[in-house]
Amino acid sequence: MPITINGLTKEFSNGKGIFDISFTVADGEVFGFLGPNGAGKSTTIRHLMGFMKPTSGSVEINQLDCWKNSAEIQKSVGYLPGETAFLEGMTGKEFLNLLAGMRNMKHTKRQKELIERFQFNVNTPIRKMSKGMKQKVGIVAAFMHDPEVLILDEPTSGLDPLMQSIFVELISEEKDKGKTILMSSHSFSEIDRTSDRVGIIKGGELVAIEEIRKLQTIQRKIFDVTVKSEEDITIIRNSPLEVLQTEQLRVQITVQGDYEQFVKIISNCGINSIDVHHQNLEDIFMHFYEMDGDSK
Ligand SMILES: Nc1ncnc2c1ncn2[C@@H]1O[C@H](COP(=O)(O)OP(=O)(O)OP(=O)(O)O)[C@@H](O)[C@H]1O
Repeated sequence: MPITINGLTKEFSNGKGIFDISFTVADGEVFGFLGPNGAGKSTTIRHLMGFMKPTSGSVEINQLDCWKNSAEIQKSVGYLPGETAFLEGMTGKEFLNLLAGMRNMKHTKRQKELIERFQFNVNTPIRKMSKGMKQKVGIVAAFMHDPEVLILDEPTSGLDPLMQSIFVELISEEKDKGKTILMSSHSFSEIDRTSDRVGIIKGGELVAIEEIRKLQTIQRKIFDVTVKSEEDITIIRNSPLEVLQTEQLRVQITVQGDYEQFVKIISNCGINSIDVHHQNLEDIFMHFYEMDGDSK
């Protein structure tokens, strides 16, 4: 596995830290690491980048121990820190070029593509940049050398909704190329849009790991359909679909998992409109594990 964390424990002198964390991330997998402030996400990530030595347990990227091989890890892995400490005196471009030089990068094509994609003026001095602009520089820095493994600590913080969508697209493309991605977040909806699996960390302990697809099959959706005639209502009523309620030509249908059946039956009806409401994946997750919902 490209990322393997085994029994990772780091206990700080104040007794806080992370305790017995174990999980792996496969090739082409996006793993969402979710937890409230202070849960231990950044501490776990710092171990992956070889910035911290575990009290016990091991952390490996591509079979290399992250602490012992920290120089190699830091050069090759695409890393976006939670708080980027930039050299404020530089422009974005100067900073990215410095980093490209340190990584012996020969081509700047991908750097240019990413800058165009995230639409920002790379010649602005970093000290004059907004939080979102700095975050964009950090994203370009993490992706521009086309790394096989990406470790992203709250990558969308400071980005507006349009830029968040562009970021989600980028993650999906990288995943299709077989890249291994670990990203932390406070927000379940962001993990839901990007990840294959989600791991929840609380109080320094990994309390649950689940496949997003599995949560989606448990998720119930309510389709609010307005049909064209009474006959359409009869078709729906006589079908195996689960009808929640009917009000004249408007019918509410609950669907869990089997969307094909819904589409087939509905395609025999005249339709004026369809709206869909869905149960929040976070609620399903919390219900599943009987946890309180404070993981935002
Ligand atoms: N160097 C340190 N010395 C002592 N305690 C620390 C140190 N670094 C982190 N901690 C503590 O360890 C716990 C985990 O912190 P961490 O920064 O990993 O959380 P996080 O999940 O990344 O939170 P956030 O979402 O706020 O960034 C916190 O209680 C924090 O105060």
